[in-house]
This record gives sequence, structure tokens and C-alpha cells, in this order.
Amino acid sequence: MDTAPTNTSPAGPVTAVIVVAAGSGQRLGYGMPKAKVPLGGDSILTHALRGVAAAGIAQQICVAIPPGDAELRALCEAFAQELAAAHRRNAATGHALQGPVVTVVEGGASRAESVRAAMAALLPGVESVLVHDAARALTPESVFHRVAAALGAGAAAVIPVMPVVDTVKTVEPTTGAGAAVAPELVTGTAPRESLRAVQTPQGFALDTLKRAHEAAAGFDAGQAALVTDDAMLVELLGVPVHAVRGASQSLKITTPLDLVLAEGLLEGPLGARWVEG
Ligand SMILES: Nc1ccn([C@@H]2O[C@H](COP(=O)(O)OP(=O)(O)OP(=O)(O)O)[C@@H](O)[C@H]2O)c(=O)n1
Ligand SMILES: C[C@](O)(CO)[C@H](O)COP(=O)(O)O
Repeated sequence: MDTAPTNTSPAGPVTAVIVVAAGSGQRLGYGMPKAKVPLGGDSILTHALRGVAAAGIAQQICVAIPPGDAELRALCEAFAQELAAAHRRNAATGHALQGPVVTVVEGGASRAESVRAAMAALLPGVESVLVHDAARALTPESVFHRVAAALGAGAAAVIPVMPVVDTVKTVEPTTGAGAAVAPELVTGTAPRESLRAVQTPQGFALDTLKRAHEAAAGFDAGQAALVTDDAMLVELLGVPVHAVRGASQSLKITTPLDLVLAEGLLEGPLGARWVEG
């Protein structure tokens, strides 16, 4: 990194970005935690962390890694040193601004538990928090800025979203004689105009996110399994969740095809760092 990213909104709320990277990456199938999987010569997690730092909105970056993973801990420490060195270079040119503190915590058995572990390690004074998937390693700065701007404008919860391009139907398992024809029966068609595919970083006033996760503490295993993002917990509190535009290169690297797409975005004919606005 040649120049250190600096916080662009020093007058805004004190902001932390939680990067959840404690997943096992079963669907990617590399036999190692997804955060470690190589992408464009670095790891998925390194790309994600550089993206967060480049956005320049965080006073703290808190990373949740799999428990006991010394390799990922070392990777985070190397990133913190890379960031500190860039800031020292900035200071030498008279552009000294405080860079983010990097904190590493051990994540939990579910994404939500990893978020809770990271929230417990946030510095005193943090008012806003963005929760980001390490798996969305190529999220452009503009998405972080849109989410942070909505928080700065007073939203207690804001998520980046994309229009849905496929027609989406609901189904149920086929029973009786129909089971010989096909495994599922269509029960309806969702209204596509009002559907959105949801991405990260998801931004929250910290007290709102804390309340939302506290309310989820009483969930049984079945209810907990249905929680797929943080905004859902905030919705259950009845707090309005606002939506801003995401970006297609913010895809979640989940399957081997996603990794091919991510490699293509970094190295393909569109250029080294194609960025959709
Ligand atoms: N216990 C968990 C599970 C997931 N995550 C993080 O949540 C994000 C979204 O999860 P997903 O893409 O499903 O990652 P994995 O759980 O690793 O994937 P899989 O379900 O294929 O194992 C990832 O950055 C992942 O590291 C986490 O921090 N802690
Ligand atoms: C948070 C998220 O990325 C929003 O799309 C998504 O819900 C994570 O889902 P996963 O099953 O944990 O990958």
C-alpha cells in the first residue's frame, strides 16, 4: 500500500468495522478456512481488510477469526503493520492522520456469534459499526461510503442492496403422487420489483446492534439458524432499516465459481481493479 488511507469523516460518529472471517468455507471446499484461501496472490481476508482500510471510515477494524488459528492471526498482524508503515510514510510527508486500530478476536460457531464476539472487543467511544463479510473481499470503497453516509445522516441501520435479476418463486416439497413427477411444487411468485439481494457492510448505531443481538440471545437453535444477517435482528426490534446501492463486485465468495469470478475481476480484461460506482 503506497499511501495510508485516512479517516475521511473525522467529525462523524466514531466508527468501527467488524470483519467476520471465522467461517470454515465448506461450500468453497478448499479444506481450510475461507479467509485463508488465495485470491490474486493474497488471501481473501487480506483483500477484505485492504478494502476496509482504503475506505478510510474506521477508527477500529475488529476481525473475527476461527478460534486458535495462528496463521490468520499472523495475517491480521501483518496487515496492521502494513497499515502502520503506510501511516508513518504519510506522517513523513506532513499528512499525519490517525489510522485505525486493528483488533483480532476469536469468532463463534455461527456468524452471529462471531459478530457478538467482535462487538465485545470494540473500543470505548465507538458509536457506529459496520459489519462486513471477509467473504465479500472486493467490496469497493464507494459502498462503505454510501453506508457510512446514511449512518452519518441519522439512520440507525443501513444495508447495501442490489436489484434481483432472476424471477423468484416460493416452493414446497412435493407430496403424494406428485413426488414421482418432481421434488418441489411452486407455491407462488415473489414480486421482483420490491425484492433486493442484500450485501455487506451493514451499518448500525452500535447501541441498536447491541440491542438486536441481546434480543436474539433467547433464540432456540431453530430460530438462530434462520438468522442470516444482522439487519434481520434489527428488523425484529422494529427499528427501520434503510437500503443504499451495493455493487456487483461485492459478491460473496461462497462457491468455486464465485472465486473464479473474483479472480477475473482482479485480473481479467476489465482491468486490475475494475470498480463499479
Ligand atoms: N461461524 C462463522 C461463520 C461465518 N462467518 C463469516 O461470515 C461471512 C459469511 O459467511 P459464509 O460466506 O457462509 O462463510 P462460511 O461460513 O465460511 O462458508 P460455508 O457456509 O460455506 O462454510 C464469512 O466472511 C465468514 O467467515 C464467521 O465469521 N463465523
Ligand atoms: C450477511 C450476508 O452476506 C448478506 O447477504 C449473508 O446473509 C451471509 O449468509 P451466509 O449464509 O452466512 O453466507
